[in-house]
Amino acid sequence: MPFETTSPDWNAVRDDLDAFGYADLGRLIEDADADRLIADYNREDLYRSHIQMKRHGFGQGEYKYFADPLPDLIANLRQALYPALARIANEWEEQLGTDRRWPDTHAELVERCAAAGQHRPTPLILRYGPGDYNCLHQDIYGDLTFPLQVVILLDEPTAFEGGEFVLTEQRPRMQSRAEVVPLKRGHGVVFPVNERPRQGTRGSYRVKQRHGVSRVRAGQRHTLGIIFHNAT
Ligand SMILES: O=C(O)CCC(=O)C(=O)O
Ligand SMILES: [Fe+2]
Repeated sequence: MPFETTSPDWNAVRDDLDAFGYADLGRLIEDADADRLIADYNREDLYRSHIQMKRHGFGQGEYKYFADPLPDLIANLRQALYPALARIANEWEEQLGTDRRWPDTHAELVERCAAAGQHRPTPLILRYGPGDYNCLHQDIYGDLTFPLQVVILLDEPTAFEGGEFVLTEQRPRMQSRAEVVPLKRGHGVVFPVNERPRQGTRGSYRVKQRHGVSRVRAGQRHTLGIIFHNAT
């Protein structure tokens, strides 16, 4: 897997997450694998559900949740990325003074999810065409919410216009701030599912984050979303 040979600089990841609310993880999948994921979008056997975003008021466009057993590529990425992200998540818990700690391996997180009634896999593939967009949201699927998630762009950025990945952060009693995050084909970006700590003058406080996608003006855009907790 290319990820193992180009392992991210996790200190830089942690610093970028703290400063900007996201971090580039570098290339996580090869172009041929991205092509395969897109080509397999119409294979019904790979997915457990198919969501039309408009029907739910989530935006416009569609996505599919992968079924168990997850394709190896996705299961491997979830397992390979998790331990370093869990270390960051645990540093955040310490910074916020909670007594929650995340387990060292993804297998243990999956066990904890199951104990909390969260059995269904959450990795998903999203497809957007002209006019489609994804409203600002948080991917919470139960009480157990692992605080970081990853998105991977599957197309070349030149395959579409618009369709910017947008993050907003809301600090207590302040107006929201937006970041437009550049995505590269096959690269992963990590960001908080719902909040992250920020160091203030009197200790740390929680910043609320949301993410979404601006309207695609032309072309087609596909992404792979990797969420680490399972869903109820
Ligand atoms: O399509 C995108 O860039 C965002 C996908 C998303 O919302 C997610 O992966 O959770
Ligand atoms: Fe999302």
